[in-house]
Amino acid sequence: MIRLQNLKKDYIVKGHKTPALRGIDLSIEKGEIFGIIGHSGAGKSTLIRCINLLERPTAGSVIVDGVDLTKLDEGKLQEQRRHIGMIFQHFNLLSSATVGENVAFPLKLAKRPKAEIDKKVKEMLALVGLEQHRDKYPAQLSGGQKQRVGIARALASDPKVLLCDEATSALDPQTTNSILALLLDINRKLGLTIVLITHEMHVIRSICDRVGVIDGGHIVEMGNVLDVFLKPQHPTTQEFVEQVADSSELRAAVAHEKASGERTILRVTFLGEQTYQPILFQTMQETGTVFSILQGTISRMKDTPYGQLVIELGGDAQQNRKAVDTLRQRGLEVEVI
Ligand SMILES: Nc1ncnc2c1ncn2[C@@H]1O[C@H](COP(=O)(O)OP(=O)(O)OP(=O)(O)O)[C@@H](O)[C@H]1O
Repeated sequence: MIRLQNLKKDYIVKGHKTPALRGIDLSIEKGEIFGIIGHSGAGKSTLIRCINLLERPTAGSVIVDGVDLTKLDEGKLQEQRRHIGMIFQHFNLLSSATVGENVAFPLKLAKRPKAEIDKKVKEMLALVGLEQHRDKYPAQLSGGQKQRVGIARALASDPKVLLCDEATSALDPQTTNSILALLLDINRKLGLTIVLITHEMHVIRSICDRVGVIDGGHIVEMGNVLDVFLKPQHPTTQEFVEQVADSSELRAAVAHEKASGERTILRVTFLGEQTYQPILFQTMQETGTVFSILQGTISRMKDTPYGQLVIELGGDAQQNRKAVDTLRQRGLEVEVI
C-alpha cells in the first residue's frame, strides 16, 4: 500500500544543510498497523509528513496505492491526498466550528452534496462514539473526545490510509488506551492501513503489527513487533524495550544473587498458548531441579499473550543444564543471563 524508496529530506537552516531523513526504504502492506518509533529529533514527524507530501522529500519516491506522489502536480496531489487521512498530537480542530462542522469540513471542501455530508457526519460520529456531542464546540470536550473528532474528520473522506502523528502523546494513559482501542477497531472494521509515529513502546506493543525504529534519519531496525520486542538488536531499540520492561529492579536482583557466588539465572519467554501451560513446573519436576522466581510478567502484544520469567536454578550443574535443554526442546525461548 505504501512504498518509500531511498527517501531523503534535508532542511536548509541559515544556508546549512540539516539532513533529517538519510535514505529510508520501507514497505507497508494494506490493512496493517505500522509503527515508527524514535527519540526526539530522530526524523519521525518528517517521515510521516513525507507520506502525504505535507513535507516534500529532497530525493526518493513515495508510492501510495501504486501512485508515486512525488511525480504529481499540485492538483493531482490534492486528489490523491483525499485517500490519506491524518490525525495530530494537538488535534488541529477548528475552534469556532462545532464537532459536526469539523467532521463535515473536508467534505465541504470536496464540494459533496449536503445530504451526503449529513449522512457521513452522522455515521462517523457514531463510529467514534460522539453522536451526543455533534453541536458542542472543541473547547467543551476532553482531550480524548477531541482526538475522536480528529479521527472522525480524518475518516470522513473514506481514506485508504490513516497517518497518526503522535496522536496519543497529549493524552493521559487511560485515554491513550481508549484511543488505541478505537484505532484498532477501525483498522479491523474498515481494513484501513494505519501508520503511526510515537516515542512510546507501549503504543507500539498495544496495536502495531510491525515496527520500524528510526534513529538519526535511518531505520535502524524493523520487523514484527513480537520479534523486535523480544529480541531487540539495536541499542536504540533496546532502550525503548526497557521503557516497558521495568528492568532496573531486575538488574538489582540479578546483581544481588550473582554477588553471592556462581548462579544459573535464566530469562524464559513463553508465547501464545505456552503462556498458560505448566511447562516450567513439569520440566523442573522431571529434571529434579528447584528454582526461584526473580521477576515475572504476563502481558499481551496486540493479540498475542506472552510471559517472561526470570528464574534462578538451584540444582547441580548437570541438572541445571538438563533443565535448560528440556525447556528449549519444548519450544521456550531461554536466555542464560
Ligand atoms: N522545519 C524544519 N526546519 C529545519 N529543521 C527541521 C525542521 N523540521 C525538523 N527539522 C530537523 O530535522 C530533524 C528531524 O526532526 P523531526 O521533527 O522529524 O524529528 P522527530 O523525531 O519527529 O522529533 P520530535 O519527536 O521531537 O517531534 C531534527 O534535527 C530537526 O531539528
